[in-house]
Amino acid sequence: MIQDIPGPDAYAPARHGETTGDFEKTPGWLDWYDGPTTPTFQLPAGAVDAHCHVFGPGGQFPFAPERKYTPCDASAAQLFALRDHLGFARNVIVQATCHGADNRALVDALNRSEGRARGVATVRRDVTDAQLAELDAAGVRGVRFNFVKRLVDRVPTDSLEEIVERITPLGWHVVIYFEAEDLPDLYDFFSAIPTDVVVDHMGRPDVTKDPDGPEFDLFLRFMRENPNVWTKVSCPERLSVTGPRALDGEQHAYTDVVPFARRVVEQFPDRVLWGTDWPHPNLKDHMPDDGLLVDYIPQIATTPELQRKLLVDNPQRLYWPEGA
Ligand SMILES: O=C(O)c1cc(C(=O)O)oc(=O)c1
Repeated sequence: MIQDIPGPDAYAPARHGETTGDFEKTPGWLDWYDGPTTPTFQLPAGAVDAHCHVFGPGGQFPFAPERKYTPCDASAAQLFALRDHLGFARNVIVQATCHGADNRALVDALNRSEGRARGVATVRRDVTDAQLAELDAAGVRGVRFNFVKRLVDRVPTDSLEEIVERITPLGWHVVIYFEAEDLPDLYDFFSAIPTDVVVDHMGRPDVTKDPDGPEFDLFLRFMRENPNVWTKVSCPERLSVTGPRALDGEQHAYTDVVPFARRVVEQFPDRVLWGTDWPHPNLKDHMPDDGLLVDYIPQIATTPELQRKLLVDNPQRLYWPEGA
């Protein structure tokens, strides 16, 4: 699974918007934003971008045959340049569905990070103990289960339960990605997971609904009833309907998402994480300026203490418990 990793200089730097190898981007694909602004909001020292991805480069790390989209390349070097530009200290790199359960691009990025990145992998039930040990040594600390139908074919829950049993002894956690409308059906399965569980993008609330209404209330109840559940208050650019977009210097972007994220940060200050979601797969409407996305953070974490927990203390506890 993670053999044949090229050495550090084995490939040329990827160019913006390019897709190398024998691949063509999905029609209408939006490339990540080149030349983001420097954030106005100064991130606290030690801040972690706790949700981002690498794509390929396709010429070195081919996209998976079962993928639902073909992106532009987004290399580890490009990710780390963004990290430094925005002022993050570290990254948590999450296996993107376009790579299926082939974690080579992720592991390569972790190996290049000089300890400044941890990973969340995708594995199948036939993963061997030796492969899990290799992933762990590279810095993987969790597995991702995806329930978003446009991204993956459904994996039966008994196979996911087997994976949970395999990763529990390693001290790993489970990252889950699902749509709000599917939480009622998945609630009991999720509640039975014994490890820490991290929900991607607040379980994708429909922000045209009332943040105090029954749908988001179920998500808040899920977090209240399960003290092992954390969430990423990320992806306002994906959830927003009315904007305004994080473009053209906008300092108060995505105001329709703010009430949702703020409720979560204020009710569960010790179980929230934040990430850019760079390179923002599958956006259809616009590609945000990542500098302005960072400027969104103080709208949802309004005090220095909440900001420090969200950006430094919480990700450190989950991904670098041994200390930085
Ligand atoms: O909403 C998405 O399209 C999306 C896709 C992926 C992925 O393909 O892994 O990851 C995300 O965090 C979000």
